[in-house]
Amino acid sequence: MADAALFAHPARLRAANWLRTFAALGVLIGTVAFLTLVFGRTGERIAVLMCVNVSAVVALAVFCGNTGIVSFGHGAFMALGAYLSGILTMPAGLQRSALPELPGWLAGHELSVLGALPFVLLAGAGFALLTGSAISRLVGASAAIATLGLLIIVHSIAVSAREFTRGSQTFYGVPRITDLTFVLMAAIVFVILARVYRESRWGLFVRAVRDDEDAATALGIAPRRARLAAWTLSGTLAVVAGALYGHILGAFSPASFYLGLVFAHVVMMIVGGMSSVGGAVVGVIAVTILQNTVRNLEGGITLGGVTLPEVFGLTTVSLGVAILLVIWFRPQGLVGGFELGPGAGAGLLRRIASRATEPPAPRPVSTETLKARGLSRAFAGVKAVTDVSFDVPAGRITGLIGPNGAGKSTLVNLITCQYDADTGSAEIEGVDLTGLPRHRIIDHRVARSFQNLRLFSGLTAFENVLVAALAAGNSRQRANAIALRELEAFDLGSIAAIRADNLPYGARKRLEIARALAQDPAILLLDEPAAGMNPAETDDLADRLIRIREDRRIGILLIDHDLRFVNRLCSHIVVMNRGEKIAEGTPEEVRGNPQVIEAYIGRGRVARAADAQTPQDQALAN
Ligand SMILES: Nc1ncnc2c1ncn2[C@@H]1O[C@H](COP(=O)(O)OP(=O)(O)OP(=O)(O)O)[C@@H](O)[C@H]1O
Repeated sequence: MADAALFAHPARLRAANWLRTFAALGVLIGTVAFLTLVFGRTGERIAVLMCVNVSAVVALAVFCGNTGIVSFGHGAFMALGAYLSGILTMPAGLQRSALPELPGWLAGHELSVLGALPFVLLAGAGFALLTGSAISRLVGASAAIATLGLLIIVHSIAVSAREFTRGSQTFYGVPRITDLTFVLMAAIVFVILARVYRESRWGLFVRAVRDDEDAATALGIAPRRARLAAWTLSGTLAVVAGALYGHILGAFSPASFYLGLVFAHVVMMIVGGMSSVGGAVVGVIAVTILQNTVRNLEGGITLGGVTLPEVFGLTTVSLGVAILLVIWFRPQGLVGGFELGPGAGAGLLRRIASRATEPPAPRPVSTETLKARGLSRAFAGVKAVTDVSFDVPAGRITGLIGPNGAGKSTLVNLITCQYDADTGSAEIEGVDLTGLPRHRIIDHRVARSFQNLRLFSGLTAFENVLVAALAAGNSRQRANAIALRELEAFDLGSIAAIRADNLPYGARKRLEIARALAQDPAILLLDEPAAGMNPAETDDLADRLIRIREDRRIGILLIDHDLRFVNRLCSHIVVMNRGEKIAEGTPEEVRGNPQVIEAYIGRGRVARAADAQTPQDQALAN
């Protein structure tokens, strides 16, 4: 295997990510040991609470970090877990006095904490699915506000459902967990689950949706489903964390899970860096240390003869200050921006990569032809595309050219259902693509790139391609191999571990094509793939596209303004102007077409440029 592929090898990247997670867990275990050894019983109590907070914040970050949506609603899940586990585990005698009106089917179970866990999990998953079906429809600020709404609703229900919760009074009699090892193990399990999910198919899908919903949908990912999966897992974990928290406290009220707790958890997540699992762990540790230090100052302290007064609320203020400082100076959090270099962990993975199998051959393409027929679309009276028909057969690169605003990108958007067509169809093997849900286009082996780069900026180059291969329905193993194949084909192996937004421009353009090809399309729609490239990069891209057409026999629709590039690649060119198809044929036929010449250089200048060879030459002649 080529050396570049060693760097890209998925096992190596995953191992490096796991190393980071283990490092964070090492810091957690080290802090727990330090607290207990140095501060005795007090330190142990802080360590127990810290471990429960790690579980809760990791649960929160499973949703927030992967979707990019901040949730204020996880206190609702924690309350559900605490009250349910409390009811199921409470001694029967105590329960009769604390909750005399509890319905019979819930009363007197006296389960152990672990015995109650399956019921807590089940209730949590059901509640998360129910609430997620609404929240997963939303993104950004509206989603965040909806989660706040959820918190408020559940808090109000907890206050009014006295027979279950004792209302706003203290809910007591919950068996207490004091075992540090138990909560530490729970925190470690949460971290590992969150890491496994993050690297899983669904974790990658939802992170792709977070970075660019349109591009993810074009690859075949259903955004709502991806967000719902993240919410359900995150909510279920939060319910368990809430149960743990309840058993640590032993007595609590609805206020214990309200804004104060939610704010503290959001601060911990943001301070550490919400986009990484390790960030959640580090954030909890940093904020716990801060909280406990400030709490000691809150009651007033004498330092070197100077007596500081008692300042009520200093701990909360310190959280506010911490979040402001992080947002100003390190928006990605304390460890959120940690970037894998191309050389990380090479020794171990060099051995793994040497056992890698040969990359799989692309799925064969037979006679698939994309047939656009009578496509039209107007935007508020502007006719962007009017009655356009043409074919993109397999094994041919078909050019689509025209001046700015001619309707080329709109045409691609109509074929891929980014826009609904007013009239017309785009058929492949007898199936009309128009009207299909956007994420189903890839089922018919049609992939695309975008005019303006639409990479998943928070994912590495490797993950960008991997997610496309997974979304096309490949198994993990095959998707890994396909991703390696495409990175190699576009000379991107050595930068596979770099986040897409840190790549140079030319590499990003190539990566977008590699991502589309990882879906093994029969038809590939490329919208200005050479835009912004220098002549050497453009020639290199042309060579690669020619090789791909020859090796894979796929059909390519190529939009570009660089007519030299188009003429070199395309045996057939379609020309549009003002939304209409004005010419179609071989490059020679198109070149000599008066309507094309006029579209490119304007009626008055046709005569002046008549001697030039190509529309581009003619344009240059002006
Ligand atoms: N979403 C939209 N809303 C309103 N008008 C739009 C929209 N998309 C495209 N248009 C309009 O449709 C026309 C065709 O635009 P389109 O982007 O398809 O042209 P193009 O040939 O791809 O141009 P360029 O080469 O500059 O990318 C333009 O007048 C444009 O303003």
